[in-house]
Amino acid sequence: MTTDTHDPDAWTIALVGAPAVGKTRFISRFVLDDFEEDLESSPIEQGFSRKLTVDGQKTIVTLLDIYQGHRKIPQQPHDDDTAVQTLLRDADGYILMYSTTSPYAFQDIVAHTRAVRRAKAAPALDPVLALVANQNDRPAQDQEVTRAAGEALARELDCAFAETSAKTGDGVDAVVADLVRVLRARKRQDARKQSSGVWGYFTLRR
Ligand SMILES: Nc1nc2c(ncn2[C@@H]2O[C@H](COP(=O)(O)OP(=O)(O)OP(=O)(O)O)[C@@H](O)[C@H]2O)c(=O)[nH]1
Repeated sequence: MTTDTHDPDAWTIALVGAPAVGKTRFISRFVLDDFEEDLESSPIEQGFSRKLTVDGQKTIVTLLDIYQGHRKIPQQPHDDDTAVQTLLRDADGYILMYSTTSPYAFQDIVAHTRAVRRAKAAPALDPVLALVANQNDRPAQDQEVTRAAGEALARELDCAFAETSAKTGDGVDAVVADLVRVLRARKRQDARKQSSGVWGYFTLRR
């Protein structure tokens, strides 16, 4: 999809989560280093890209708000929206976002994870996920989902966990960089598997 085949280190990361958790503001913070910028009217389905240096190596990251326009989360295979399925399937990594102020959005993460896993099911690929607790700048009395609850869910989902604030920028670049590291490691691993497969073939033929 948006991964440029001429650039070996370009990644598309999809943001999924309940409405109003801060997906648009997160993208705005990451791409423009701005919180107020309204991205609503932009062609967000193609995503927004930014160059980033991770561990001394340049990369291009495209962030994509899959549920822009309030598309429904696919709950069952038969009611899957094809456009959502395609966007989900083609992304390289995923940010599962909730707001620390919303127990509802926190509960919603499981359905979002299921939708991502189903989209990646054929061919069977284990999606690279990060659970993100956004709006961690909000006052303590507004924080209704604890860090411990977030960490426990991340363990259950077997994925990374991060706290962010799209408002202050806290943790935003860091979580994207961490996903890039995992995606690069996965790519190296796949390349090694492929080359050992080819080597095995030639060894057997001798
Ligand atoms: N304090 C604070 N407010 C935030 C943060 N992120 C988003 N918000 C606010 O939360 C509201 C929703 O943010 P959006 O970025 O539009 O949320 P969204 O997930 O894209 O919402 P949908 O487009 O409905 O899916 C806005 O009023 C933002 O100003 C944050 O990190 N801190």
